[in-house]
Amino acid sequence: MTERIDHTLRARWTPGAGHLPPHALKWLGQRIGPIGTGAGTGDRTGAGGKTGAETGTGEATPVRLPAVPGSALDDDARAALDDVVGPGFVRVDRDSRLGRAGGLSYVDLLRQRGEGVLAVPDAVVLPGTPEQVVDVLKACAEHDVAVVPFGGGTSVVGGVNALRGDKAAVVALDLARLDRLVDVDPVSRLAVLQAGVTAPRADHLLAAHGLTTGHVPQSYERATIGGFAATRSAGQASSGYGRFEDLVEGVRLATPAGEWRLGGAPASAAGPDLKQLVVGSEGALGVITEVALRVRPRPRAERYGGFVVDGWEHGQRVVRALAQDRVLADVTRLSDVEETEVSLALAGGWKTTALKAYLGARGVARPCLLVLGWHGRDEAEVARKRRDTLRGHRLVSLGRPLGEAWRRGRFHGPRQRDALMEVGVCVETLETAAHWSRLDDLRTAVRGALLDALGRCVVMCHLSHAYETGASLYFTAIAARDPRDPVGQWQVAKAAASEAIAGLGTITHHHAVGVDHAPYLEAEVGALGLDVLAAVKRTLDPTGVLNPGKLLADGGTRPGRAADGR
Ligand SMILES: Cc1cc2nc3c(=O)[nH]c(=O)nc-3n(C[C@H](O)[C@H](O)[C@H](O)COP(=O)(O)OP(=O)(O)OC[C@H]3O[C@@H](n4cnc5c(N)ncnc54)[C@H](O)[C@@H]3O)c2cc1C
Repeated sequence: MTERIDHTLRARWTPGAGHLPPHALKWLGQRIGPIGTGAGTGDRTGAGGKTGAETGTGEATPVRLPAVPGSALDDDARAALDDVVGPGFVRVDRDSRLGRAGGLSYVDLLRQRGEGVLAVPDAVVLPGTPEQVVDVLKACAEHDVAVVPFGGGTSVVGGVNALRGDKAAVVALDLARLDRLVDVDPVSRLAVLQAGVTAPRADHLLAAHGLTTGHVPQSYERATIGGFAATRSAGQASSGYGRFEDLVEGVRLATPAGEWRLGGAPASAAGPDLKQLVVGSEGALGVITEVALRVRPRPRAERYGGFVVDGWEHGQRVVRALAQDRVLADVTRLSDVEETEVSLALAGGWKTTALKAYLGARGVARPCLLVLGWHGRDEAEVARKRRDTLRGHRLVSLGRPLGEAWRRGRFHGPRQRDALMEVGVCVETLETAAHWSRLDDLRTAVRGALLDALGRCVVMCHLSHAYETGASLYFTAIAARDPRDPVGQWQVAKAAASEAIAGLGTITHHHAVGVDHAPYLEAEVGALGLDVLAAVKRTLDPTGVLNPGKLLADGGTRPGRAADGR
């Protein structure tokens, strides 16, 4: 299911109020304690706002408009930007600014609902061409204005927070007008797309040529090509199509120092791959205006199946074997016992009861759901790939309906989050990755940290991106919201989980660094690594206008270390 969603909608994923069935709410209440019952509708009221139905622990957050200070963009800067993008494309009205204030993490949503402090850009600038983007950056550098590149605004790590650093003002550079398919080369299976093209639009444009990107993250409905490249995104079918950086053949980057184009050949030995400096640069080194993508023929056949394994350890061994034998299904997703239990609780009804009885009869004591999906040019190819994957593994098949149900519901997560937020629940996710030999330790450590920090809560985990050497883990935590400090409640839990990850895995497998992970970057890439990034930033962005506080916590101003490493 996809729907057209206005990307300036910030306090929730979709305009409609989310819905959770009564049996799911009842089950949740038994696990995490009292929760509200259909509290705030999401209406944004004036000061004072609207509270949820319940009081005490689990009270729904008051939904009120956040404070929006007046714009700090001065007349000269505004006139310079107007000159570049034309009348109507520099916006300082409240709704435009609020609509690009922050991303879509749980904390971002709380801030948009009046909790904590929301950083609001002083203006929104909408360039219409890659050349205009370069000129906007030059004008901003000249007028001491920070620039936050804004794609779909789905960042969950503070990547689009409107921080101004040491600048006089900050603008959100919204790439929505860069929405064209620039070129298609079907012989080479390449397509050049502008950065502001959303994922559904990319697929729509490419479908006319029988092609697809195959990139389907859960944020598919809102996120953009430029955002995917800027964050090294990974989609649900990453096992079949690769991570987004695997799809990037070339990039066009606008920087305050001029334009930089990279990637003119399928492979190259011309020194280090500088393109990889741009992929994952999170708007801190430049603004991606075009991406040349490796595209695939649209699959004509797809098959999804639901399977169950007994216990996480068994499931993990199965996925590792599939990855190391290179027979992973295009979509491979293993849920742990807790996540499987939550899926069954959400489904509810007699089917769940019958399923539990069936699994008991098959001797499955600790069911872990494994969803597998195969894509191919025809049914025969799908059948062959399926045989290769399943050969030699003891999986209990639950059949196609369960796999299909997962496929249909694969964009439901953020809608369910909307619904949970309405009833006063703290619900957030985090992700990491590690080598197979450390994956269990990592899972235990993160799970323990979240349980300790949140108290009575549900912590569930799945593995959905597997490699020969390891895999990513994705955690979801659900607890009754602390009405006294809902933002702090999650920040404490997130910090505890981040500490637990350190030394075992990466601080981020696909959500990127943003603001949230910046304090942990040095531990991952080393002090020298930070110096290299800072040096590149000084070359491309000498006055430091680009995305302050993201990727490099200090904006790259930290003095370089002595040559001997001191
Ligand atoms: C509900 C939900 C589910 C998600 N699921 C997934 C998932 O399955 N897989 C996954 O990988 N991620 C996921 N994410 C995270 C997020 O969607 C990705 O990081 C995505 O790549 C961001 O794309 P965007 O267009 O929304 O970028 P934005 O959020 O607008 O920006 C992200 C970062 O990139 C920068 N940026 C954006 N566009 C450009 C550009 N053209 N040039 C330079 N810098 C730019 C921004 O400044 C920011 O630092 C999810 C997020 C949510 C809210």
